[in-house]
Amino acid sequence: MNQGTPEGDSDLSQRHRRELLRLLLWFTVLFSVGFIAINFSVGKYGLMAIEIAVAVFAVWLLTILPRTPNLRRWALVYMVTLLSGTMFAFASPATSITVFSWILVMPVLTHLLLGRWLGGVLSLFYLVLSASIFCWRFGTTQLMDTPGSIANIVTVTACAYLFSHVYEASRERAEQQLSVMALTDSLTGLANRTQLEQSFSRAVLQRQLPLSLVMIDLDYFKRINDEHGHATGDAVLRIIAQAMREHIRESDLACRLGGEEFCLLLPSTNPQRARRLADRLREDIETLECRHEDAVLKLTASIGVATASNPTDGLDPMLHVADQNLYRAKFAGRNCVVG
Ligand SMILES: Nc1nc2c(ncn2[C@@H]2O[C@H](COP(=O)(O)OP(=O)(O)OP(=O)(O)O)[C@@H](O)[C@H]2O)c(=O)[nH]1
Repeated sequence: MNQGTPEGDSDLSQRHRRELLRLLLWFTVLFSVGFIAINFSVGKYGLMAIEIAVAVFAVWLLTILPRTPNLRRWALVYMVTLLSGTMFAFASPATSITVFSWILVMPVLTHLLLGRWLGGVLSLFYLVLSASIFCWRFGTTQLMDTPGSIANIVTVTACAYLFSHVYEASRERAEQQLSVMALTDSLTGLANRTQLEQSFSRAVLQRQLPLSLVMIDLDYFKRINDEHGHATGDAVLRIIAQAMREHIRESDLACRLGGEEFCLLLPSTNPQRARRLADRLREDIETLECRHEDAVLKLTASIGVATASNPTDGLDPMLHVADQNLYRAKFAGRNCVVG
């Protein structure tokens, strides 16, 4: 099951970028108000109208920011507006050479807001544009005759770009590793309960109904631990996890709830189909050949199935029904499916 947001970023990244965009929008509003006052006092009404439009846009974006699912799209619109405005300021004969120091902030903001690829490409484009404007405005001045100054500007800008890119790349990697660790069972590599809850909520939200849940519990697993050791028990759990993976579709989720208890989340699956799958999995487990030293371990599993056509009360009631059916299967002699 896909774990990211519709835009590809993780939930964590989205939260991080939303916060930064919020801060930038507040800065934009404050700066715009200041410039509106300045332009009004010097009678530059055209510029004042542009500043008013920018301020209104920033305030509107602030109101939709907490709930928009299109964060990246709006962050891109904001950055293009901001950077284009900056280019306009660079090109204006009224601005001094010091305004070009804003170049250093461009790669930092674009990478943090848009990620390493989109942010990298966008800042590269505007850096080249800034360099062209700089050459056009100051190409014939004395400054261009001092190679040391130009080398300083180019080196510092390249460092700002490179460090932002490397920082964002490693932040994205670290975040990905953390979210994998937080959502995965380390022994089997299956999803853990937190991921099950997330996938369940997503399936309900996307109306992938009816939704089925298959709960699997190995029979007499304690004996395997007692007779062959904990390491063999662990190996058996990994084999069961692999068997589960082989029975599910891309849209399903295989999960370890804890101990020797597993679960399959099957979106858009009716009770008959869920039961057929559970039966096939049970037969598969029965025929598995787990070898330990000279012995061949025989495994069986008891399975409980639950299906809901509109599970508005959340995951717990469904888990409860599947659990009750699982215990009926245990009570009925094990190695069977109930539900
Ligand atoms: N190897 C290993 N054993 C575990 C792990 N987690 C739980 N167990 C063991 O799983 C066993 C579960 O035992 P029981 O709950 O009695 O279940 P059972 O023996 O399968 O009996 P029934 O479910 O009634 O058929 C216990 O011995 C736990 O110590 C684990 O991560 N690795």
